[in-house]
Amino acid sequence: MWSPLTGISSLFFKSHPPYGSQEWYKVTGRDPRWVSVDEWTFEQTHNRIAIPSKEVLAKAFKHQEESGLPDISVSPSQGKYIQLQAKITNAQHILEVGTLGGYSTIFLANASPTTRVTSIESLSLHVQVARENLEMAGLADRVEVIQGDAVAILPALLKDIENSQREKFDFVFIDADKLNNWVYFDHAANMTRPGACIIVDNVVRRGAIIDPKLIDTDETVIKIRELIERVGDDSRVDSTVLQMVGDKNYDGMLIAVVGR
Ligand SMILES: C[S@@+](CC[C@H](N)C(=O)[O-])C[C@H]1O[C@@H](n2cnc3c(N)ncnc32)[C@H](O)[C@@H]1O
Repeated sequence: MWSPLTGISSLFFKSHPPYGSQEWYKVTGRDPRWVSVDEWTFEQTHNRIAIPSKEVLAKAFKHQEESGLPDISVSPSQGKYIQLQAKITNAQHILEVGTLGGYSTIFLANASPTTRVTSIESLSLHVQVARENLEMAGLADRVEVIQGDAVAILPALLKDIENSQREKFDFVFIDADKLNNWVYFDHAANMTRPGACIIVDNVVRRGAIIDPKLIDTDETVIKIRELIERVGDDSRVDSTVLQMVGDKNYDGMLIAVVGR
């Protein structure tokens, strides 16, 4: 079953019970209230004049799904949240690390009619789907999807900025592999103007980051804790972590502002 409003689908959960069934909630660990609140509030707040349209979002999600991409993009409400943060910072130049099929990119590129996004993605199928989705959304001329490993690409982008061949970024969304989060954040802080915003997704992981059984043994948890500790010690930024529940279960984002 696929919801045309949010693009949420049960197809990803091929071995799981139908989306929204009692069994589905049990298997995925979601609370039905979180999902229903997400769906209802997004329907109310993302109104007829809001961009991207619900039709564009649904098409983008469906294309990702039919192309076999995993269901790991931001939820509609989270996409809108990062878009609003980009609007608050009047972001004209946005960097995204981890494109997948371009679902979050579509939100970010619509922060304003002149916003440009540079998005890095390592997998060629994901890059292809993202480019098709961005074309469908009318954003192909304002989004550059760079294929490759962000660990290698970010230093090259930094060099471009230092050589005045590229503008500093106003907003960065980090949503790729979790083991290199600090590398991405460190570069982001050097590639942004004062007042810029840096957001890192998935830093709470259902509370795993404070689970005594995981904090010394789970590589992802260790790296996320390291990220939060290092960002906390970093004199370039001020920051907080915001816990979130919703269609994407219980997780959270780290939000930092450059220049204390
Ligand atoms: C969670 S998904 C991104 C979701 C997307 N931001 C959205 O919300 O629609 C993470 C993506 O990062 C990509 N990725 C993982 N490691 C990467 C790396 N080292 N460099 C570039 N991309 C990477 C994965 O292939 C995947 O497509």
